[in-house]
Amino acid sequence: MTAEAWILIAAAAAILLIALVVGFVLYRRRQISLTATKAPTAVEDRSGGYKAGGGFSFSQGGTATAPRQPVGERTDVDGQPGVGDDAAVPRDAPKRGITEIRLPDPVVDEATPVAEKSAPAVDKPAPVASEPAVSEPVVEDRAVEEPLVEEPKLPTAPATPQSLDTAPTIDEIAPTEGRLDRLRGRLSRSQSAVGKSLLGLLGGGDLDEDSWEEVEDTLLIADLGSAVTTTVVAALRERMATRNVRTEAEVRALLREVLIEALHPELDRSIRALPHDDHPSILLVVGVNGTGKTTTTGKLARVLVADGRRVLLGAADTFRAAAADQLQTWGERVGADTVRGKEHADPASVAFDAVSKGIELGVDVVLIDTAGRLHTKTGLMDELGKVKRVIEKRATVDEVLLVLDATIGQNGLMQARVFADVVAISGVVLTKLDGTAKGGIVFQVQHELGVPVKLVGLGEGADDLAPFEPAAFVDALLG
Ligand SMILES: Nc1nc2c(ncn2[C@@H]2O[C@H](COP(=O)(O)OP(=O)(O)OP(=O)(O)O)[C@@H](O)[C@H]2O)c(=O)[nH]1
Repeated sequence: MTAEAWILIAAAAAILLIALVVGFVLYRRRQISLTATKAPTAVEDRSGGYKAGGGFSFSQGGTATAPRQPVGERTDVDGQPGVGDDAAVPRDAPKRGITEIRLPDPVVDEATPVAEKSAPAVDKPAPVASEPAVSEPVVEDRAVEEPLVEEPKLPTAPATPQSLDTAPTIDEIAPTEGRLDRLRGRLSRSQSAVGKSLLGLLGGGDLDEDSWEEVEDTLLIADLGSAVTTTVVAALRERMATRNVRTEAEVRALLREVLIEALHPELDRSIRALPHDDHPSILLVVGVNGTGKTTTTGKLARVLVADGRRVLLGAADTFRAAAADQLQTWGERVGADTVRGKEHADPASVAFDAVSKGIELGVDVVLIDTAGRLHTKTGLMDELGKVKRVIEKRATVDEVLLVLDATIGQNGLMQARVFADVVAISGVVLTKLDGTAKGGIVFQVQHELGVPVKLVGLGEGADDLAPFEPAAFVDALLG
């Protein structure tokens, strides 16, 4: 063989060797290999300061404006909104009254018993779960003709709230601090399946296209919705490649970071319930019936009373007399009065009377429970829009909380859109998160509505309401 031939062979071998090395390096970059030995990297706190187990945060309406997240692209536009009796919600399922709910054992101690620091002139007898007598409705059943309310005046037959004399039984309220921590177990049980399956997929090494599709499917099945899923998967792919994620702990930390980001921890989740200088804060609780509006209003009243606020309840859900009874019972158990009307009274009239009474009594907060049992979107528009307009003849509504049932998934979103079109929603309460493995709805609701989830319902118990904290929620999700 000639020298030239040898040179040619050597050159070919060199080129082959270089190609092999380059190919190997490129291959390695796309792989994730798990080596359990490396010490876990400290997780960067991207939670925006939300600490698991923090208490409820209250702010004053008009001063704290939640930055509105741009309303995301709507992912499912098929189907009609489920409102009223057309909704696919088991609205008429048997309901449990508060008196049938076993309350948590009284907490002796540390956190100051709430009734003590709250409503004045209310003694603190031992908790007794007896059905209180419900007095006759006190608000006249009169329709509010909007133009006539230009010069608002207090009702001639005063909407005397139920006297505290008739409500001698005041509950102990579980401390509001650390609620989510205490209730986190309920989330974990139902949610962690999703987190485990994601960690399994992402930590499984060789992530090819099929694996990424599986990650995507898992997120979709968990109800994150297609828009959020796309964002989450893109962020995971990009960061896994650029950060050379290798260990199981690194995969977990990255997933945690991306999911927390997708929950927009920077949103203001405080409840605008702090009183103004000359009038109470006004909160409107809206949503389809059966989602947990009355229960949430009652639970929120307890939290506010526990925070030392004087609360007045407005039972503007006049569709069902039992709803007003239920609300009044919640109120009586924490020493909050209730303004109510006759069955089928004009909800706007009751709401107006409640706000007027709240101003007159100088309470800190007026919580108004509304009806969601409406047959059509137009009916809902008319009624809720009117309630809000009429209230605003007396005072600005500080917070409109939309209550959504987490267990009904996409239907809840459709309802949410309808309500968002009718009233300017400032926060969402996601109830029944204890009863679903589809916690991903939290992501979708925020994305679609552009308003933060502020509170979550984690059970039927009187104190099973917690502030929503993205980091704590994701931790529960990841198990
Ligand atoms: N598991 C669970 N059940 C809840 C939660 N919140 C409410 N519920 C239950 O949901 C049912 C309906 O609650 P309500 O408060 O009556 O619902 P509503 O929206 O006021 O309904 P209407 O009065 O018919 O308008 C009740 O049995 C509540 O105990 C929650 O977070 N978890």
